[in-house]
Amino acid sequence: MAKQRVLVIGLGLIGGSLAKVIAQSNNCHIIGYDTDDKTIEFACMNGIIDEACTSITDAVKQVDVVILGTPISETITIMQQIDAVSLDHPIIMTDVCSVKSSIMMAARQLTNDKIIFIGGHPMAGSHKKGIMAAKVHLFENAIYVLTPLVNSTNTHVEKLKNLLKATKSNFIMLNPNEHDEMTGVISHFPHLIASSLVHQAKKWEHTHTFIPKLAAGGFRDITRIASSNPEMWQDIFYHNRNKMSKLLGEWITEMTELKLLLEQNETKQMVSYLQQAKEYRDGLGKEDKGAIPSFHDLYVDIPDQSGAIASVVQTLAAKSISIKNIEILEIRDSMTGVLRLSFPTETGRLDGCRILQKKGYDVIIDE
Ligand SMILES: NC(=O)C1=CN([C@@H]2O[C@H](COP(=O)(O)OP(=O)(O)OC[C@H]3O[C@@H](n4cnc5c(N)ncnc54)[C@H](O)[C@@H]3O)[C@@H](O)[C@H]2O)C=CC1
Ligand SMILES: O=C(O)C(=O)Cc1ccc(O)cc1
Repeated sequence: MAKQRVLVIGLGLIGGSLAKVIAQSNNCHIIGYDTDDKTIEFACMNGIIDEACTSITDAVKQVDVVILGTPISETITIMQQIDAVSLDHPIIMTDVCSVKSSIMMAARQLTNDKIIFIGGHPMAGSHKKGIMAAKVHLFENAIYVLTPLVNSTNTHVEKLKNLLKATKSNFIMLNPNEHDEMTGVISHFPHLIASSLVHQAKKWEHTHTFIPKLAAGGFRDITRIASSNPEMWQDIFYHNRNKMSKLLGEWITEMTELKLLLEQNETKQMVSYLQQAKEYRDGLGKEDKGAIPSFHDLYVDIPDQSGAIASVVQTLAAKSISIKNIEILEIRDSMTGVLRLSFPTETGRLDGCRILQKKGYDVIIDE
């Protein structure tokens, strides 16, 4: 059977990761296009693509599938560019953008009947950008949303899913509006708030120069996403601005109510507010990995001495227990620090806990 030919346009974090997965798992010929020369050079040198092209309009005629791994605004322009190409066979075209309504609106305006457009959003990522951060395992167990256009049949959707099967993500179909509302709530809006919390701390640093040194634990956790790519998030906010504006309005109302609870010393109501949030948060991600990864965490006390972290990792590796993530929390000179270990499964976490405790480590396991 002839190799399936795939064109990936935009080989950054997401496009590069998809190209890597497809290259490793399918019998495909991958053509790559990116406006950044260094990205193309890296993709060729590392076998992420089989061939680079310099013209999208020529390359699109030679492929079966096109994956658009570009920012939202660029993606819409490229879709229009491909729409004008005269094709002699049908192609499946998909994107990876974080907002779906504006992409699907552009898709509905395509006039080329050879283009079968299936919107896509792999809901996993990182604060990094660019091909150097691309990873084969990025989408494992993540939700991968598909928003097919009416002209795509089940066969087309299955063909795309099959190409992306090795991502090991969980495919779900959503309509663009519900997608944007949900991602607005759990991804886009939290990003705005995280950035605003960082701004607040920065302003207070004028009064208390010691603030950055105190910014540990909770502040770092809640503002982690503020370290992501600003241009990408501006693009996301812009394309989801109606939903974001509505969420911001609701947030302001809720903050005004909270302010009253505080000022009027409504202690019982405040406990109840916090308790309800805790219960909902504790129940999240118990079963699946959604946008909030359901990693299974352990906290291990470690002394601040060379080799301490390596010895924790080696202890687990010797028993073939894999770790998904590792983070050092609050390690200061000559003090015990805490290592947060994230395991991919609950069994891994419990086994890891038992083995480390047996070795004499002080381990805290959250219920
Ligand atoms: N970063 C993340 O965590 C996630 C991002 N997304 C979506 O993925 C898309 C890409 O984001 P990332 O991969 O993070 O960005 P990135 O910045 O890592 O990659 C974008 C790539 O597109 C290239 N590019 C830009 N304009 C182009 C054009 N006109 N033609 C060809 N190439 C062009 C850039 O040179 C870069 O290599 C965005 O639409 C974003 O909403 C989706 C899920 C997660
Ligand atoms: O939202 C987040 O929390 C992330 O850390 C990664 C991410 C960013 C953008 C997306 O469209 C999907 C996932």
